[in-house]
Amino acid sequence: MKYFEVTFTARPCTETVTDVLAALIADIGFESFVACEGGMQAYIQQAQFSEDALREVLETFPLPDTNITYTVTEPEDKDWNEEWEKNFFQPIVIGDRCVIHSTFHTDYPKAEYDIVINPQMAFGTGHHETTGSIIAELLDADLRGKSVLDMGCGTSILAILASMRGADPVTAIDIDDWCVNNSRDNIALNRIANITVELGDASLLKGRKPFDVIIANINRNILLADLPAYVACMHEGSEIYMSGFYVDDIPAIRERGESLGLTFVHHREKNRWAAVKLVK
Ligand SMILES: C[S@@+](CC[C@H](N)C(=O)[O-])C[C@H]1O[C@@H](n2cnc3c(N)ncnc32)[C@H](O)[C@@H]1O
Repeated sequence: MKYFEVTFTARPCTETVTDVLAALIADIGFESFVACEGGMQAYIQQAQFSEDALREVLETFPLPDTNITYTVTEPEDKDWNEEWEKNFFQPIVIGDRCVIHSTFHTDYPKAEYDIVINPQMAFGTGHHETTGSIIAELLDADLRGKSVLDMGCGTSILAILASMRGADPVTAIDIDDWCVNNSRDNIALNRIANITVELGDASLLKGRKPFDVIIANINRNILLADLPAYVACMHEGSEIYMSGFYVDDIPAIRERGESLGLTFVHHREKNRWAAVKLVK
């Protein structure tokens, strides 16, 4: 998966400015944000990048007397295992019950669910708020014998946990071939036999049998666009867990779901990132 790294310089550079900027550019496809001297660096898949959309965000930036400039570079492909080992991928425990670590970790806490992830370049180590919130939902959900679809599976961390929690069968789909390959590696590492991984997007769902549970941690715009295709694969009582957007986006996601016949159940939030549960 190829990314652009966009470095923003903001004047003044306050937390409010960078928070608002991150929220606005998340809506046009940016996926991760790192504070830096004088502003912020943000990453976006090259296929999703629209310079016109970015210019519009900056030209209509809602905070007065704020000037934001940017530069775009293409970060070199890295060995993310090595980077994360060196920098920040430490084992993480979620909800006291689920530990996520990599093959290079030797000392990590024991937990009821032990997931091994070698992330390479795919999103999904459990460290992001959105992944953590959906993991917490899956730990609360009764998944035994239920068919589960994980849309935007990344490393397949959520599909793997669903399978460990008794879901069967599990389908994991991602639009990115790197994620599909990485998912297959992680599924094998965790010795899971009932997850099928597919390359594609919501168009793959046409004509499929309904799933009991759907998980989709992607982003606001893709969820709003693809929700009708997801709902077409739900029966009465099916549950859908969605994340990848901010708390401010909940009304839009909720309204879209309700217009398609779903009922809003609840939400979780962490550092302004949201996760929602709806049922059909
Ligand atoms: C935020 S990551 C989530 C990864 C993982 N599920 C997790 O929770 O950590 C979103 C993933 O969705 C994938 N994606 C983006 N657009 C998609 C689409 N339209 N359909 C399916 N997957 C998509 C990306 O390649 C990425 O792996």
